[in-house]
Amino acid sequence: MTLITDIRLRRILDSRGNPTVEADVVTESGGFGRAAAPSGASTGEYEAVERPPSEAIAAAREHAVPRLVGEVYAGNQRDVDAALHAADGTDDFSEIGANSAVAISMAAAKAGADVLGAPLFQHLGGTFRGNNFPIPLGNVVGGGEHAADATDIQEFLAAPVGAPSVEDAVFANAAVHAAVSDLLSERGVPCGKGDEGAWAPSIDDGDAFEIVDEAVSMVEDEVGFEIKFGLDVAGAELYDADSGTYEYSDQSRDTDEQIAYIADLVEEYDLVYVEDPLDEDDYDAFADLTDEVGDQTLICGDDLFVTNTDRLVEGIDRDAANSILIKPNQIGTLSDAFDAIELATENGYDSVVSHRSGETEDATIAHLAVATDAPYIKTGAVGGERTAKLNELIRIADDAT
Ligand SMILES: O=C(O)[C@@H](CO)OP(=O)(O)O
Ligand SMILES: [Mg+2]
Repeated sequence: MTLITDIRLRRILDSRGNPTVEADVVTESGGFGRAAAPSGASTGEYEAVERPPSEAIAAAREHAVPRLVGEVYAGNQRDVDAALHAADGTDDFSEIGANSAVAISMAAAKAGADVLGAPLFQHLGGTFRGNNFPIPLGNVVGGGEHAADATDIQEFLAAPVGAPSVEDAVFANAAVHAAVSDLLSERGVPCGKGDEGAWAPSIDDGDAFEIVDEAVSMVEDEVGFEIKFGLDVAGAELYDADSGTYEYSDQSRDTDEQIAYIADLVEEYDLVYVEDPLDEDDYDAFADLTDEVGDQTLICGDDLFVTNTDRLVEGIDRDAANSILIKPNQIGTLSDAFDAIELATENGYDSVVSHRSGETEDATIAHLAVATDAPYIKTGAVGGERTAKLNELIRIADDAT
């Protein structure tokens, strides 16, 4: 039934215009799945290795395809992902590339679901999953590695925490995005968009806080439910290991000052979410900040944990955070991403399933978030490769996938 009979790999375009890997998986009974790897710009040092797509494809054809075709059942995701690990033979997918691995892993899951005639979230999560929907975190202003000459903080994220439905939440984020544009033009600030579709104005972070705060309040009044906001600081990108300081356009902050700065922002703006406020190697500083404000907000590890259970175990032991970002391509397979979410849940950490700055129309993460009952998903607010996931969430809620 779900025995894999063919795998095809090709280069396609991602949203930045760079090549990425797409995989097609076909099964014995005609099941078909297609998936594509996303790609980061502010990548964590400890992520699985993304190889140049043509090299990743050649290596996967040589090592992975023969271990899967005629050998493994697409319906058995653990076997698929174990075969990918065995084919690769390293602990970071540096042989076949995490981009080939994740594309095949996700395409196999879709082929398995196709044979069953079930939506992907149900195949992945089982029949009892799918009643809860993640709150979408929508990037409305951004800079850092995602846009030149914009804010130092990488992402300002609308968080419609009081939305009665996923549809209301998705439209609220789009409305905040539009309100930010209005406020920027009132101030006479011209601006384009960054890699994830967020506005990328040439303003300082202080102005961005004011504008996002105002935009969120305006939309909150309109829609009548609570909307907050949060940040992805992408602290590792600001951190200078030689000087031990976080380098902002207008000043440097040492680690204690950075912790105090973030804690003040949490207080002042009632932030519900702070991702990577500190450097990816600094578990201690993460723990200090979590101790200070972890009862008021989510402190989420992205570059800190890289969806890796070994790094998450260390974080849990050291009380470094209370939330983990989940990016399947950081670790290379859906099984590994599942393991990270389950470990997080068992230990009271909230999972935030996430896109990358370089994306495709692939909507697997929408299904992954619903399948695992993840409380949050971060996948932008507008732009085709972002709305692919947001609209899929609306379809899942409407039983229309
Ligand atoms: O830092 C992040 O969380 C992501 C996605 O928003 O960015 P990138 O894909 O560039 O790592
Ligand atoms: Mg991040």
